[in-house]
Amino acid sequence: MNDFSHQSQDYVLELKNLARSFQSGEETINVLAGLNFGIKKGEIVALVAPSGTGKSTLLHLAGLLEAPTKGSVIIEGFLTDKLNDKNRTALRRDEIGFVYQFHHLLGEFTACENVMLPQMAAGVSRNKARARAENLLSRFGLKHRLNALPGRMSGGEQQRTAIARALANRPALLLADEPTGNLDVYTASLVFKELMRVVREEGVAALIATHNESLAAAMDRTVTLKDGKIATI
Ligand SMILES: Nc1ncnc2c1ncn2[C@@H]1O[C@H](COP(=O)(O)OP(=O)(O)OP(=O)(O)O)[C@@H](O)[C@H]1O
Repeated sequence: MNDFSHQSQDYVLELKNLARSFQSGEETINVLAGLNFGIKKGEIVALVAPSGTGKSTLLHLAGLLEAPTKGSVIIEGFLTDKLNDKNRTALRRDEIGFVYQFHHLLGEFTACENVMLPQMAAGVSRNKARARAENLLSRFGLKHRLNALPGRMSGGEQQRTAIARALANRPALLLADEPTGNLDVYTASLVFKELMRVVREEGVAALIATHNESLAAAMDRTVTLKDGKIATI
């Protein structure tokens, strides 16, 4: 992957002239229109913008889940549009953790196994993966729930497990789309505090979309989307 390395090594994520449009019948909707943005190592950024302005689209592009119409996504110095599928998949698996509003845990696996699986997919031994999973889940207050199946866990426990899973491979970048949006206000605030604590302990950079301004205020800075571009609040 070295062939595609890029010079700005301070940045975990760089988005350059990023555009994404969708076709709706005759009409072209330009959701992102030449957006430029960067996140430095360990920085935690809140993305707060009205519904439909492109937050999820931006997170999907940054997470290499979709390709932009134009522009570049640079992760840890790697210009991802030049990567082949195999290297792009490896970069996504090793460097990016994704948390969704709904946990998407695998129901037939325990909490511990759900956190082990991405590590084993990355070639980590079962013993090391288990030790990392137990460590992370304990830091989310789930030491007593290691062997619980997702269907037997509370919403807050499920979401803590999903966050632990996203951090399992020690990504450089965590992307989260309304990570506590499906929880009641009290649980959301507890889970969010734990997320912030562990993310800071791990030194992970994060871009977290939220509608909750008090959660946003706990992050390092807040940005919004305006006319398909990043604006500062
Ligand atoms: N696959 C798609 N095909 C067509 N239009 C799409 C597609 N994905 C997103 N859009 C449109 O792009 C715009 C931005 O959607 P997006 O989901 O990124 O917004 P959002 O800011 O995350 O909204 P919310 O806060 O409601 O989740 C919307 O108008 C949406 O309808």
